[in-house]
Amino acid sequence: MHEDIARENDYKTTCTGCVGQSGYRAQGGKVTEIKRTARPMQDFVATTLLFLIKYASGNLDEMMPNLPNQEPSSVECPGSFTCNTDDTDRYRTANGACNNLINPSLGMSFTPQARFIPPMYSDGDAPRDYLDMPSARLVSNKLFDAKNTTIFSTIHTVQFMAHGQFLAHDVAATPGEGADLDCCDPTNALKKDCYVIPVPDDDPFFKSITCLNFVRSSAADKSCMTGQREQINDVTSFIDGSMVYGSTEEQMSNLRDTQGGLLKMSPSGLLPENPYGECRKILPEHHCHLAGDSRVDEIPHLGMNHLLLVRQHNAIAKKLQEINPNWSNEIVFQETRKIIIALIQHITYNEYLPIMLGKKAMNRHSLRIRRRRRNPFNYQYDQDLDPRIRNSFATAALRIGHTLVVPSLAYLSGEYGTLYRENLDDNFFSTHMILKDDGNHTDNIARWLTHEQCMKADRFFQPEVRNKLFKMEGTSHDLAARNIQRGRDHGLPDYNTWRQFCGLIPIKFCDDPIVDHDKESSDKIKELYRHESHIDLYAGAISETAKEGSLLGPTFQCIFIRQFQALKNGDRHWYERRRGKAGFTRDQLNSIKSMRLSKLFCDNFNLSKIQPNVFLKRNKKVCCKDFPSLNLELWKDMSQ
Ligand code: HEM
Ligand SMILES: [Ca+2]
Repeated sequence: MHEDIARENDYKTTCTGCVGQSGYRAQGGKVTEIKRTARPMQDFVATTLLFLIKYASGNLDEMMPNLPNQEPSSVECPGSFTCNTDDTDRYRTANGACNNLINPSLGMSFTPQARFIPPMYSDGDAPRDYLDMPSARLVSNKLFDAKNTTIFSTIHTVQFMAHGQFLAHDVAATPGEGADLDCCDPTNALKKDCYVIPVPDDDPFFKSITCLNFVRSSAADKSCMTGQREQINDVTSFIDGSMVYGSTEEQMSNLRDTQGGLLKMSPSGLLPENPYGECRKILPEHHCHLAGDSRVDEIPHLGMNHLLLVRQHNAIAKKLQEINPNWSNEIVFQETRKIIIALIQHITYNEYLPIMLGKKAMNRHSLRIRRRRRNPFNYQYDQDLDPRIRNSFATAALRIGHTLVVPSLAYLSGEYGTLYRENLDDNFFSTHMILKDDGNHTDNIARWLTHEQCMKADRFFQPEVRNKLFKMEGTSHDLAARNIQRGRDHGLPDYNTWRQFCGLIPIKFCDDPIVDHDKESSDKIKELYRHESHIDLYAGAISETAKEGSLLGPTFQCIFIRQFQALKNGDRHWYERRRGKAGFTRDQLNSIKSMRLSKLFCDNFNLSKIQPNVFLKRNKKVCCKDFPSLNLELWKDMSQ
């Protein structure tokens, strides 16, 4: 299948004149061999286990010990503070504070996530779990098992999947305490944070284990809330490039170079080293990456997106400094950061969302980016709109991206032939494919990202994430089951309650098939759940038939629309705002709006041609030199 893809032939298009320029502890479960491990296996297991446990329970800040947390956990409950209204307000704060001037902590890092509808916990704040609800692993086996069928999307590229994860890490990071807790150890069974996933006796993959480790997400400090248990967001809710720049002042300053408004990079033009990072180092010369988000090394396609934006930041900063020699390090940095954030917002709303959500829904809900050259501004800022990430979005809807995850990664040659391929599960937390030969293969990975297809958006997960997630000696995890279990942990209301919230008819088991589902998924849902009111949001919504022109069924579409409206209309610094000196000029904004993600790939990797919309496979590739460039001369400061 992969070879077929690699052989697909738009690479044959000649492009004359194009110059390349631009926890479950091992209890005798199936032992999976890990190849290419230069370090002793014990080391590998120890580091991977630690990372896995922290990552899987969202305890990420600990993994950036060189990036001290500016905010102690008490900031979950922010006190009152004053916001600057002077000239410094033209730039976003690092932690997102003071975006909303009425309620300055809205969207700030280390504060509670918001909700569209109140949570439904079982008993006080215990997970939404009833006696006869199916195990999350059973739901995964029945509903999410691709059964060795590998159905690639015919339309979307791997980069479409990768952008989703990059975006997810801009807006959400849910932490968990007790991260190194082994809840499958019977002596820990009664610990309050433990909420293990039982493995069915006849499990087709986990043959000799009965439990998958799972630790609950941390609860926000209740003293600042009147309601029930809420989860925290460690990163800024806004689409503000926090995965590139960090979500606190300290993180940001640690990522910055001392001059020219630049971000730190390694001597060979890769992401800088994080000496405290906990990735797997397959070769002694390999290192972990330092980025604004500590999940950067979770999988190479993510690290590549970080690299792309850091390179782009430095390219813009150098040019701005050249054009404005009098600008200070700080001004060059902040002006560049503002442009990078604008590009991320523009790409997300102009290229990514129309595919995910569908153009019709974008139009109907005023989410479309308008291209009126004479007046490109957007006047929809609503200070009463809560910009925060909603629990249902991070814990369920945006995780639709997990079904797009591909089983392998590859290096593709300039002619788009496969040079080398590795399994996805050999790449969790490893930077080796990026760092190989001093980073000489990053262009080959960029070709893979932009040329090959991701999986079809359906309810099926590849075994690499459904059975072998974070595999290590004798044990691994199931991402689909974790999504289900996390929803219960967070007290996400059941699927029918969400349908009602969205104005949709609740499903009834007496209907055949149940509304908005095909016969097969309808049968599976009826088989799994005893009551209509038990269905997990993730299970019910992901198996819905997608709306025409969208990859989402009606329930996830409804959550996406509301979340992306909040992220746009609730963001005072949104890139299209007309805000005098604090915003962009009309010409600057038009130049930003002429940019596409493909152009960023062209400029920062050695590609000679690419599809105009890099998320779409069937878009014919065109020469990189034919894309418009960002006109940075428009940033020439006449007052200097
Ligand atoms: C190989 C690719 C990926 C891997 C290995 C991965 C893995 C994970 C893991 C382990 C979690 C935490 C699960 C839990 O315990 O609750 C998670 C959370 C999440 N993932 Fe992924 N993921 C991948 C790709 C994606 C993609 C493509 C998207 C979206 C398009 C996405 C969106 C999310 C979101 C929104 C969360 C919740 C973040 C939070 O609140 O902390 N992921 N992912
Ligand atoms: Ca953010």
